Amino acid sequence: MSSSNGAGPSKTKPNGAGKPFQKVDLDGHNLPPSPAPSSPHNGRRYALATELVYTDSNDQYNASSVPIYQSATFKQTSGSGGGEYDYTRSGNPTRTHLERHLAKVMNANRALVVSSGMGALDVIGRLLRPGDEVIAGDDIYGGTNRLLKYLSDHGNIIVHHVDTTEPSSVQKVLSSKTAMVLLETPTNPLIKIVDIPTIANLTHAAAPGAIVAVDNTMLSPLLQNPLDLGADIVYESGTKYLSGHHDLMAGVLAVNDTSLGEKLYFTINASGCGLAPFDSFLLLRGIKTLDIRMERQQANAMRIATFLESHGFRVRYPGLKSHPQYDLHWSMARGAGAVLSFETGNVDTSMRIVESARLWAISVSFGCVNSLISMPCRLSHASIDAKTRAERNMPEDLIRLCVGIEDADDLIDDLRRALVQAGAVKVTLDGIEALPADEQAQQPAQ
Ligand SMILES: Cc1ncc(COP(=O)(O)O)c(C=O)c1O
Ligand SMILES: N[C@@H](CCSC[C@H](N)C(=O)O)C(=O)O
Repeated sequence: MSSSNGAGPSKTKPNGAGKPFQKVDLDGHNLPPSPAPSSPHNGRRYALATELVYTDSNDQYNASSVPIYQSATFKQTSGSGGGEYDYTRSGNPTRTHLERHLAKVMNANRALVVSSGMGALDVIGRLLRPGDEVIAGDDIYGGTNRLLKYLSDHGNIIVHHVDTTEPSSVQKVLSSKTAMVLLETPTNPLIKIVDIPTIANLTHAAAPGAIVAVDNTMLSPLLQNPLDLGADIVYESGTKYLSGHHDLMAGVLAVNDTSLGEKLYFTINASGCGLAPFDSFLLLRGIKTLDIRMERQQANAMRIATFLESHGFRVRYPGLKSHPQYDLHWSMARGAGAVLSFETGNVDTSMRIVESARLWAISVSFGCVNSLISMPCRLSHASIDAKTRAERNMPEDLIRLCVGIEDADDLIDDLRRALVQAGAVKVTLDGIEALPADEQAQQPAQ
């Protein structure tokens, strides 16, 4: 791939930070498959770009595309059962195929798919018991914050929100009561980086048995493997990069520990949130193009981040050397992703920029082939109340760009036009230059 994508230091780790795996050479010699020792089941033999595409449908007619088993029930071979499947809530061949494919791609012992990213977090949350303590970031996705608040209000779970970019802040609240540490990196929407290996080590030392769960939505398994970095559970919204077209909702969970996998499966079957056959089919189809989509999205994101930075905006993107945690990010990840955010210093100016964009759709979500623009405090993170947002230093004027696969020049031209129209920049002989907040136009330019 493409992992190098033009951004970040050059690397020789194509398939797992710190854990390169052996490729088979073109003549097929002497390069045995080398699955990670912790997950001997996964059977990965090729570069990730190949593994994303390569699946064997195991179909009786050798269908090239995995069939959709659109059936709620399966007939049994005897009065006491005997079929491999009985009921789609408990298991379905299309879903199983997707789960096995994801386990391979995620370098995991087991992957499970559910009806949304929040559904995945809900399944994880059901591992907790009243009185348990959870440590989570103070810059996290709004829906995650909402579900944690629900668990705290109704489930007697104590949630500590701390700055997880500082392992010492996590250390301060870690105790034998800690049952779970929830991490997100890069964070949504401030694009801060969290040191997964250090926090996983601290957690496992201070609270043996505590679970480190990492939300990998912002990068996808193509760019970061939290399980290889010490996490116990990785989960993500399959609604984003994995599917890539904003035509389905899905959540993915992956683990190496067999009994943990069984507990998660139990909840999925018991609560009935397993991914439907048609959505499983769509997700499987989306995953095949993840590498090529991500390659283009990251290249575009890098161009746009550079464009904004070079015109005086404070841009948050781990592909930029100016990112304060650039080295940490690249020690864990193989790419910078395609979400970036920037500030204008003025909420009204930001709103005018968002509303002046034409090619960039005003929409929540990210990871899709289309480019999106939004103000997180107004949309994706509006469920975090204004007081909490202020306490957590979330800038109200923040604009988030989720970069798609369109032509980069078109995207930049549209953004430049929106910046000018919103009065966010002054036009100079050399181009445009960000204006300080107090000099920005009060009305959009005509
Ligand atoms: C980082 C992150 N995690 C989890 C989710 C939840 O995913 P879903 O919308 O598929 O429920 C989202 C977005 O919704 C997200 O941005
Ligand atoms: N109204 C929704 C907002 C979804 S935000 C989706 C995505 N995670 C993002 O960051 O854009 C809600 O309240 O959950």
